[in-house]
Amino acid sequence: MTDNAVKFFVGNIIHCPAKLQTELIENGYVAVLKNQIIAVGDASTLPSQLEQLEANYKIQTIYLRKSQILIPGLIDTHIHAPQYPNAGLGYDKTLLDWLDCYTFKLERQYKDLKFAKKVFDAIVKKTLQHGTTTACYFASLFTDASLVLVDSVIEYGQRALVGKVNMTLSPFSDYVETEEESFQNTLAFVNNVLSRKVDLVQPIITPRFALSCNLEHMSELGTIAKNNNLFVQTHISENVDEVAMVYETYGMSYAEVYDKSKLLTEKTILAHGIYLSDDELQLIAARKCSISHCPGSNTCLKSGLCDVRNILNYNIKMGLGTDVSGGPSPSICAAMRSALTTSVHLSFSEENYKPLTYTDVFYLATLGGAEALGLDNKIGNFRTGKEFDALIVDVDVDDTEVDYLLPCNPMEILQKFVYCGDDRNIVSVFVGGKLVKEGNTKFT
Ligand SMILES: O=c1[nH]c(=O)c2nc[nH]c2[nH]1
Ligand SMILES: [Zn+2]
Repeated sequence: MTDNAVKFFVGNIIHCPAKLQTELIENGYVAVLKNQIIAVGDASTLPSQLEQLEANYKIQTIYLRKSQILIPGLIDTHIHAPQYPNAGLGYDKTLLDWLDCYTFKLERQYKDLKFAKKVFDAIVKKTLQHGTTTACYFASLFTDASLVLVDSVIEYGQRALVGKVNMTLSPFSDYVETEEESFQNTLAFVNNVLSRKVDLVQPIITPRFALSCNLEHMSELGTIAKNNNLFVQTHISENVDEVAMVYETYGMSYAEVYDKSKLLTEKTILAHGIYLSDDELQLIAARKCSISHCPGSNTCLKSGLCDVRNILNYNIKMGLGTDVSGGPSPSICAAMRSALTTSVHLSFSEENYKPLTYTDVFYLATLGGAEALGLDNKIGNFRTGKEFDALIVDVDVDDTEVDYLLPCNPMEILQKFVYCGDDRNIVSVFVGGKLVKEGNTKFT
């Protein structure tokens, strides 16, 4: 497509204009110039729109088929790129044993930068294939390998936050840093990423969790985040043994440990949060942090059932995470399904519990994720002025899970995609207006 052309996507459009709200723009359009959405509306007003623009711009019109919808790109708020080779493996253990027996052993291998490139290219391509237009990555303990992940996201055109992992406490003497190394290496990583001046990619400060860093170290990392205006990501309250060990180590709750380290700010993304007490949730809400819900991982590592409704009631920002390889699937569509399943299971044991709906998880996967990552001024829905991160979803594609036997209305198409779809139903993926995956969409 020509760069200075205005592209009109015409058809049925679904997005979330606000928290837990879904809007269908039936027979609508989204107009895109370069990376930006310049107009959204009803397709009946298209002739006058075109007339105004035709004098100055080339016009390209992409007509969606009846079996297609245009939706915002999916957002993965928590994923470990180096763990991808272990996806689907090691679920005979729970979190702490899983880390020692499988995860650290794999993560140690990323001193080998050729191996790093192979895995990171694979995970970036795979997540884009599944419609993840933005990913918030835990990269490697090793700075050079973390920069290889930055290379991969830039090469394939994904929007991403990438964090060099920090840990000074580990069972492996060759897989750990001193506090000084961690501080210096993190600074070097941050400066390298910032110096590239790539709009789509930003560094994020990444203390692994409260059992792999001490208070002073976490405070130092918090200072790097503050001085450079960066986001922070870490894990919280994922597993009962982990929560008990944090209390034993610090003599305070998990959230208090992070608060004491000055890590709880409106730029903090906390993964899991299954066992947070009411006091902790109040603290997290007061600090305006976000929580990444990782239902696939919570099930496979047998961590527990996270009550999303309860967390949302505290007005805490929330998105979805695949948490590969705690979770087996790199797909946020699979995470939406898993969030629905978890919520239904919770409803079996709680009276009057209203399980999440397919539109609720669609919100978490799109605008919710953008809010959690502080990117809702740029992406998450189709507001004029935002960047165009979008997917064309089609439920009538040959050789997929979905046989399109009866016509569906647009909301049913979304519902079918959430419950039955996969990457084969995502025929086009756009990041910042650029086509990064092309299926069988016709461009006219
Ligand atoms: O799901 C998880 N994955 C990890 O890699 C990790 N590290 C600490 N806590 C963790 N939880
Ligand atoms: Zn994780």
